[in-house]
Amino acid sequence: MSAVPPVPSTQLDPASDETRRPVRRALVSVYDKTGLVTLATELHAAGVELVSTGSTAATIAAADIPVTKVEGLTGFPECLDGRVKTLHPRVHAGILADTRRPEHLAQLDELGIEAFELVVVNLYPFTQTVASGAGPDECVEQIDIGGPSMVRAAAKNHPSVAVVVDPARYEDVAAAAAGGGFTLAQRRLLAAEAFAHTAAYDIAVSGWFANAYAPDEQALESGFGALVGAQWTRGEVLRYGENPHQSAALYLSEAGRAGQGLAGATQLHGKAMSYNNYVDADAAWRAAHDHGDAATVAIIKHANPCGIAVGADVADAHAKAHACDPVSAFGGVIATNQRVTLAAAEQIAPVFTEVVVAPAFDDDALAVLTQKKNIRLLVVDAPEAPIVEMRPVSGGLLLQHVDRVDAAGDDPATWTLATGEAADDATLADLAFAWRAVRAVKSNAILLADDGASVGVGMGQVNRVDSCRLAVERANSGGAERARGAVAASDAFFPFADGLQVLLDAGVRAVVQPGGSVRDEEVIEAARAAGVTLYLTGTRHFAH
Ligand SMILES: NC(=O)c1ncn([C@@H]2O[C@H](COP(=O)(O)O)[C@@H](O)[C@H]2O)c1NC=O
Repeated sequence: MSAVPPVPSTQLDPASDETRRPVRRALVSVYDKTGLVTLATELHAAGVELVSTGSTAATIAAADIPVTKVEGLTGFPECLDGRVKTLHPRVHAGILADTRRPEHLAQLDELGIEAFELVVVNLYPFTQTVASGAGPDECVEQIDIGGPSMVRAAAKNHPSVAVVVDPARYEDVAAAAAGGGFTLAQRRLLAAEAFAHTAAYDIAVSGWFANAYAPDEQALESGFGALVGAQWTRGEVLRYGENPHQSAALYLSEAGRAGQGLAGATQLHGKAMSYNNYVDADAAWRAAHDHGDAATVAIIKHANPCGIAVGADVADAHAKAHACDPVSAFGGVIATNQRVTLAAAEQIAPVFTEVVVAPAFDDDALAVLTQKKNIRLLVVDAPEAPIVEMRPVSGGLLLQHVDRVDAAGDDPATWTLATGEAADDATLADLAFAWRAVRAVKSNAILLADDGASVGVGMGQVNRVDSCRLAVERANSGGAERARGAVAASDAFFPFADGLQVLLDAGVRAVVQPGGSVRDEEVIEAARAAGVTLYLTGTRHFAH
C-alpha cells in the first residue's frame, strides 16, 4: 500500500455552514427520469454546470437546459450498447479528487480535469427486470456497472462530493445548490444512503445468481441458495426491548418499506408500539388469517392464543374468542381478518387491550375505540405469505419454509379415521377449526374447541401431558365444564396414551392429531376404549 499524505484537518463541526461545498458542477446519470427536468432546471438556475449520459442529457436538452454530454468530456463515444459510458478516468478523477488535498488539485490541473461537487445517479432496474420474468440475458444486461462505480466513488469522496441516488432527495439537492451546497454532515448522510443503495443492489444481484441463475447442486436439490442477503432499514427505535433494560428497534424489510406486513402497518391511534406489542401482534395477525374467509378473531398474550374463534361476523367471533379465557384476554392483542365494526368495537372497548390489528375499521368503530387513550389500532392488509422464515442462532441463521395452513393433511378429506365413528359434519367442522387454530399455539399445543371457538388451550409445556391438563383446566375453569363434549387438536403426536387419556377423562368427543408415534396403537386403543373418534392427519404443525 502506498503512503497517502495526511488530509488537512479542518477542526470544524461537520454540521457547520463553513463545511458547505458550493455546487459548481454536477454529473447526472439517471435511469428513472422522474423529477429530472425540475432538478435540472433548478440546478441550472443555481448556476450549476450539468454533465450527463445519453438519454439523461437528451431529456435535459429537450427542456432547453444547457448540458454537456459525457462524451464531450471524455472524448470517447458511449459504446457497447451503453456498457461503457462513464467508465473513464476523466469522469472518475473528477469524482474522486479529494479537493482538500493540494496535490489532488494540482494533478487535476495538470490533467485538465474539472472536479464534480455533485453526483446524481439512479441505477438500471435489475430487481424489476427479474420480477418481470425476463430471460437471463436481459437480467444480466440490466446489471448496472458504471452507475454503482460512480455512486461508490462519490460516496467515498464525500468530503468533496455530494451523492444522490433517490429522486425523493431532489428537492434537498435544489435547495442545497441554491444555498451554498451541502454541509459535511449532510454529505456523510448522503454517502451512507448511497452505500446502502449499492449494497442493496449487489444483494439483489448476488441473490439472483445464487438462487436462480447459477445455483449450485445443493441449491437445485433443496431450493436454498448458497447465499442469503437482505437489507433491513430502521423503521423506528422502540422505547425498550422485551424488558426495560434492553434497547430495541424495528427494522423494515423491502415489504415493510412498501407498507406491507405488520412492520409496514399504518397505526391509526394509540401510543407507540412496543417490542412485545410487535411480537404479539405478529402472532395474532397470523392466527387471524388461518381460517380463510370466515370472520376470525385471535386474542394473543405472550405470543400464545388465549382465544381464537370464527363467527357469523367479527363481533360474534370476538365474543367467542374472548369467552375462551377472559382472565388472560386482559392486556391482550386482538387481530381479525375483517373490518372492525361498531358492534365489535363496543365489545372490545371495555376490556383492557394493548393492540387491535385489522385490515380496516368502520368509522363508528374507530370513534368508540379512539376514546381509549392507550389502545393501539393498526391497519394491516392480509398477509403476503412469506415463503421462508429466518431465526438467528449463535453464529448462524436458520431458514425454513413457512408452515402453511394448506399443508397436506390440513384438509379433513385426507385424514385417516383411526378409531370411533366418522364425525358428523358439525363435529368435523369443529375438528377442522381446532386443527387450524392449534397452529397458533406454541410448545406442545393442545386446543379444545366447540362451535368454532377455542374453549381451552394448553401450551408452553415441556411435555404434552401437562399441556392436556392445562387445556382441560382452562376449559373447566370456574366450574364451566367446557371440556365435556368439546373436540381436541394436538399439534404433534401423542408419544404415550397418558396425554390423550387426560382429554378422554375430561369428556372430549373427538380428537385430531398427526399420528406417527411408535406407540400409536397404544394411543388409538385408549380412544377406542373411551369410544371417542380419533383422526390422524399425517402432518404436524409444531411451533416452538
Ligand atoms: N456503463 C456505464 O459507463 C454507465 N454509466 C452510467 N450508467 C447508467 O446509465 C443510466 C443512465 O443512462 P442514460 O442517461 O442513457 O439513460 C444510469 O442508470 C447509470 O447508472 C452506465 N450503465 C451501465 O453500466
